[in-house]
Amino acid sequence: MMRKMIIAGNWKMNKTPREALALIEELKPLVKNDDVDVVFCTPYVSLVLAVEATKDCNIEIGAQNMYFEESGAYTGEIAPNMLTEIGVKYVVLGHSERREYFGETNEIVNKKVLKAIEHGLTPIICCGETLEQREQGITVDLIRAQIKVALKDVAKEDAKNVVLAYEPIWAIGTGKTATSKQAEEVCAAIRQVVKEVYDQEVADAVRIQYGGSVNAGNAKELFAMENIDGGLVGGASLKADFGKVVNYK
Ligand SMILES: O=C(CO)COP(=O)(O)O
Repeated sequence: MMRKMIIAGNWKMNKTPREALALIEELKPLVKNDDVDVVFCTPYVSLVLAVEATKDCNIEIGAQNMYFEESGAYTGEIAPNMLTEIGVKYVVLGHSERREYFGETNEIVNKKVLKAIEHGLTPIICCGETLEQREQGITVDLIRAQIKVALKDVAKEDAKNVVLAYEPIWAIGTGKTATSKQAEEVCAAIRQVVKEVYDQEVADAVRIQYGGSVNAGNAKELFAMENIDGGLVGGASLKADFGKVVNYK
């Protein structure tokens, strides 16, 4: 089964709009690779500019979050049609930082996933364990539960198109990457749970990213793993290094 690789930069809360445009222009020539779907997930206020600036190239734009209602009295939130109208194609959902600092639960993530799909946005659904959970030996059980709840009521045809991102929390922003074996082990377990919830066809189609201190030096080994179909990259997506991550071969 040949799945197209997908490598996304999660800019998190970095870069003003002016800085975002400069970074996009810097990275544009560096991230050309027809074998990879390349996504930049910028802060909300830069999305309009980012979509405009990437019209003529292979970069698609994603948001880092979204609310699960259509509109209304939800001060500070952003609705799915606000994203689609400006040309945003992807949305990161359930990032561990949102779970930790903003109280997002698996149930909230599921509502957001369903709403994103309804609007034609491709969700990048994050899951991952803490170091404590890994040491307790409950990583796979926990990830299975996260994925099962996140995909609840997602139709088979839609499930094929979602992107799942395995991001061990202890590897995020720490410089401590999971070994390719550790990452592959969990990504294989994720594909297995997708197979159990749906079937082999969906499991073969769904793309699974690894995230957590991915950089130009470790991308090649991680992305060579059978069940790893790309990466969700934080720090290294904010510099020229991202070109090397995208052209990891
Ligand atoms: O959280 C991440 C991407 O969503 C990973 O961040 P780092 O690549 O900075 O570790």
